[in-house]
Amino acid sequence: MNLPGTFTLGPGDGSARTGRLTTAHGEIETPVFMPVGTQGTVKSLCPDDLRTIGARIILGNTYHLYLRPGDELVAKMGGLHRFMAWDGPILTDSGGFQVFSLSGLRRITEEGVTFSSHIDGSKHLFSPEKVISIERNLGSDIMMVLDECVPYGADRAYTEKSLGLTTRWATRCRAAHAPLDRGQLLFGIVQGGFFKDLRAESARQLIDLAFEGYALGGLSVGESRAEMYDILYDATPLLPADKPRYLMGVGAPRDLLAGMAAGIDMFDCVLPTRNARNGTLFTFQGKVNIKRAEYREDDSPLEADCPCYACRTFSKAYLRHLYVARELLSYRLNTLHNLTFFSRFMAQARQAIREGRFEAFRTAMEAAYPETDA
Ligand SMILES: CC1(C)O[C@@H]2[C@@H](CO[C@@]3(CNc4nc5cc6c(=O)[nH]c(N)nc6cc5[nH]4)OC(C)(C)O[C@@H]23)O1
Ligand SMILES: [Zn+2]
Repeated sequence: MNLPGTFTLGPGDGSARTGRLTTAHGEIETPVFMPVGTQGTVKSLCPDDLRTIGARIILGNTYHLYLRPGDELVAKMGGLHRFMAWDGPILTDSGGFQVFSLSGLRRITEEGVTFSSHIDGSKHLFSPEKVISIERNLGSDIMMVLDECVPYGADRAYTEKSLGLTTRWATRCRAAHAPLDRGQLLFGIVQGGFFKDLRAESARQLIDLAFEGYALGGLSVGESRAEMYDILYDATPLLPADKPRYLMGVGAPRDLLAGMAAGIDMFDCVLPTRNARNGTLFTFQGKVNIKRAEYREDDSPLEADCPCYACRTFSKAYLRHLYVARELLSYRLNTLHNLTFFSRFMAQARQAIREGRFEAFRTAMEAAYPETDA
């Protein structure tokens, strides 16, 4: 068994690559999509479901788990793996982004970010040291540094100033967590907004800190697809080729394809789980809006060759009925299907890369997911 942090590259196709990342809770084949389990659960699914649908690594959120139930409590319960009975790899985002996107009244200083809880308005400080302490308490296999996700539209001066702070915070995170301590990996997060030279500067500064992996932050924050891709293609090659590359918060099938083509190894997005709630289902033939009247008497499965419980057991008519009736089972079945699709999509992408036919796979999938449809 390799040491946690070992990242071995497999066959590639152009800039797209396959790989294998070793964590303290098992190996992950890349490229990989990580289902989001913000509060220690991938909404409506049990750990057995996650294994059945082929999920390998899931995401938790430092911000949410710190506020509720508390990282000290989770530690007392044996850590997040034992608490949620998930024995596979877990990545925790640092909370930087969630503070910016969720909490009110926040202030950024050299020390860290102070914010008021979106739950009860109580005041908190996230310093780099505090965030690392929380992630160590949670026991996540991959910890993200505390960073400032620069708001979309920030000017150059603000972006440049912010990236310096993000690097100083990353330095403090690295100092607070020695490489591979307790088998927990630490990833840096490249910022720099939509300025290519600032992205390069951020990447250069973080590479000097020798993280076990590198993420592109500050994307999927409201920019156009063209703006995201422009940075994606320019900044990804700047990240060390021998370390995992993680595109945060992405994304729709079309964006996963673009990310893989650029050389990204890891993705996360709320899309499959969030869309399960609004009846948008993903299939290899494109999106299906299950609430449409056309499915009212459709006795066929959502996707004939999908191995998920929803497709093996129920008709579109029933899935539509559950959605329209706002039944709880609707969310669970839709989530099982959507995450099974994302898992199969990534498995087919990995195979296409291994066999040197990724561009053909991308073209076929983009036909099912046209620009407007993501
Ligand atoms: C795509 C989709 C469906 O995902 C939804 C919604 C809006 O975008 C998302 C996803 N985008 C996203 N960008 C990120 C950037 C950072 C970052 O710079 N630093 C750190 N530490 N974590 C990050 C996490 C990120 N998530 O962000 C929230 C607000 C979490 O909801 C998600 O549209
Ligand atoms: Zn299915």
